[in-house]
Amino acid sequence: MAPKTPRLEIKSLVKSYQGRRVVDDVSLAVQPGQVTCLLGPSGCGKSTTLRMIAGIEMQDRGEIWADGKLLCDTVHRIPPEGRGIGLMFQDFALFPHLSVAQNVAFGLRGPRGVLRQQAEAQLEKVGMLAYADNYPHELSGGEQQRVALARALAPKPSIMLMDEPFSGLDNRLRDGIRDETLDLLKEAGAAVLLVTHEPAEAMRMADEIALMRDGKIVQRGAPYNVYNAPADKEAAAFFSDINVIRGTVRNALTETAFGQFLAPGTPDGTELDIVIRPQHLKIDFDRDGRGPNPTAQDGTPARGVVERARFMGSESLVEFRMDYDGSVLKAAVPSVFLPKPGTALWLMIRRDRCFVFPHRS
Ligand SMILES: Nc1ncnc2c1ncn2[C@@H]1O[C@H](COP(=O)(O)OP(=O)(O)OP(=O)(O)O)[C@@H](O)[C@H]1O
Repeated sequence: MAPKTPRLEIKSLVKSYQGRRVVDDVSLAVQPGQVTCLLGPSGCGKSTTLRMIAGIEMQDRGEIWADGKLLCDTVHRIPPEGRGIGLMFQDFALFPHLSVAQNVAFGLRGPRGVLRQQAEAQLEKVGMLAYADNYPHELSGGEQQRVALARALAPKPSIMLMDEPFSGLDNRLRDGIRDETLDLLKEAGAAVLLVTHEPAEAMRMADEIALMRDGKIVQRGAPYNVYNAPADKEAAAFFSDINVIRGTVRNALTETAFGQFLAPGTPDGTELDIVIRPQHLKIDFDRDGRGPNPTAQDGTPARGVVERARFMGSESLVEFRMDYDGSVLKAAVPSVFLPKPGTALWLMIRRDRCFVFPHRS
């Protein structure tokens, strides 16, 4: 079967400001009905990438394609209004002199009565139908955002670019509007490229996550894969707290508090970071100075002394000072488990949940 033409494709986009590359060779493809989340810390170049695709900003290098048609390279450039791309940005602005319904109908063409119907249908989807004849200044920030969302969806764009579009909504509304909006866009076969700096939000919404750092995409994949097979220590740390256990390779093995780890083919003296999330440490009780028996899955237990235990709602976070090397490890335990500081306990690590990377200083 021939590969499908992506609805949106960007190839090797580069953008510098004052000699600093803020987008550095970024390539992506989004298929019809797919939601891709551009995820990364503040300032990594997510919004600049979106602005170039929208045509608000001109790239220094690279190409932007829609359905196999070139929208923009450094020679040809279709202006923003000719690209057929819907935009929902953080700094959306409604037209103050138009009513809510007129704002939503603004970009649509057709007889007035039909436009009104289409606007009302979109307003209903974002729960704002009752405000159709109000003016923007009569609405709260979150209500204005919902109208802006309805306005962006009304022309049924085949490509939708969204920059933190749900951030101004309160929690109760956010989940519903977010799921409904993305379902609508997916059903319509739109390609959605959505910017967020919140990993939980990206995991919930995305078919694919593109993790960005310092202007580059460091990893792309389904949320499950990006979370469970991070490209490096920093990628792992972006999704949750992590523990890092340092080790040095001797004879293709690394000795740690939790027993030996195999490091086949790794030269002697290589420093390794063994990374594990707090959720994947297990806790067991001290039996007169002894811990539980080693198992294949959890390796050798190691003793630690509780330094701090905090209740976090659905889980507790317990910090241990390890006897082995004085390092501190964090374990997340479901429900309320708040041992007193000074309590000795035994820790085991889920070996299948460890990620091993060469140490980089
Ligand atoms: N017009 C501009 N002139 C100069 N520097 C800019 C301009 N626009 C963005 N930058 C810089 O480029 C870098 C990337 O900015 P960008 O807005 O793309 O990041 P971001 O990942 O979207 O961040 P955030 O999540 O905070 O919005 C930042 O360091 C920013 O200061």
